[in-house]
Amino acid sequence: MSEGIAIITSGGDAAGMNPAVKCAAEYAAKHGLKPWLVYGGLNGLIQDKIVEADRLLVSGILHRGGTVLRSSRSKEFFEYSFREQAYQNLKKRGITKLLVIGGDGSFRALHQFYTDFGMPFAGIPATIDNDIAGTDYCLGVDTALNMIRESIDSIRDTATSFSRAFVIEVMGRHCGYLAMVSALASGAEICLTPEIPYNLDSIGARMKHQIENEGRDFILAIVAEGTKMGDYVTRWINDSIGMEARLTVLGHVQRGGSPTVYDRIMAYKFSVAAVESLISGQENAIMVYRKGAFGHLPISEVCDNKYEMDPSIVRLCKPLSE
Ligand SMILES: Nc1ncnc2c1ncn2[C@@H]1O[C@H](COP(=O)(O)OP(=O)(O)OP(=O)(O)O)[C@@H](O)[C@H]1O
Ligand SMILES: O=P(O)(O)OC[C@H]1O[C@](O)(CO)[C@@H](O)[C@@H]1O
Ligand SMILES: [Mg+2]
Repeated sequence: MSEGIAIITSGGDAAGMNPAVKCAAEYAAKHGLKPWLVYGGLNGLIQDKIVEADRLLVSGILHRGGTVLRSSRSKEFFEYSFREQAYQNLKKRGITKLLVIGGDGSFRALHQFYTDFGMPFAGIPATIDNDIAGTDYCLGVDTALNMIRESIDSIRDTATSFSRAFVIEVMGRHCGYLAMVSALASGAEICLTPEIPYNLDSIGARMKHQIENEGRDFILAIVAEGTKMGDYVTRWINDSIGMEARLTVLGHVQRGGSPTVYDRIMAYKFSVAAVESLISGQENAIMVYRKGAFGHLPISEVCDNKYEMDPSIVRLCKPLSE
């Protein structure tokens, strides 16, 4: 009997999860494994929502955003008794390997599961936050950036029509990657992130100089959610710079949408790498994409380290924080 591999999506949904599921299931079947699909993330693993993958279940999904397998943030999975339940559900089907498509939290969950029951897994980084150590790219980031870019372009129309300032809060949890890249891509005047120290006094002086001497009559300020500065900066622009300001919290609009071509292709490449790593007997490897090449890292290196922002992006963004 062929060895079973269960594919699971976990944590925040990210565009690219569906093409990754499709490719992983098809590639695994082609290479002698029996693919299974876990519905509902880690909660589904506990609740036994595990179905044998067939062609129909993974067809017509690659262009869809979110995850057709669904996802969860499972409180139960932190408890051994529920993880044991999940293990029994896998064991009774002859599933001996797990492929998790998710973020750092999901990798930690599966690492704990391995420590408990010795069930090997491979991880595919998929989170719009782009906050996973060791990889330059996580699935969903390109799609999220395009959604954000479209929203900011549209907000700019009102900003310029009304001579207003707009503060736009973008997601990313504690990571400022989305904020930095979208500030650059949309030509924002201000960018506040957790990684770059910012100085409101000098930003204020820069804006006032441009308003008084260079005809500036609108402002776009991108604020990473991790700074928790959205409300404050909006009031500050109103009161200190003297320009009418509005706050737009983009929220979950950024997380959805049909995966871009880049996310689809990256999903395929990550999936092939992940299935191959499991077939070759590797345990607990996280697939990474660094300096243009695919590879993998042990889970400990990914979970014990902090994601390091591309210094060239930080350098470009610094003037927007001072
Ligand atoms: N140490 C742990 N032990 C057991 N389960 C864990 C652990 N850490 C995380 N989990 C489980 O993994 C789930 C997914 O983690 P998390 O919610 O942090 O999302 P993620 O995978 O990092 O993705 P994203 O950050 O994009 O939402 C958690 O909701 C929880 O159920
Ligand atoms: O959808 P939820 O559970 O409210 O979580 C929101 C968080 O998830 C993410 O969208 C992905 O990790 C973060 O950017 C955000 O902080
Ligand atoms: Mg995370």
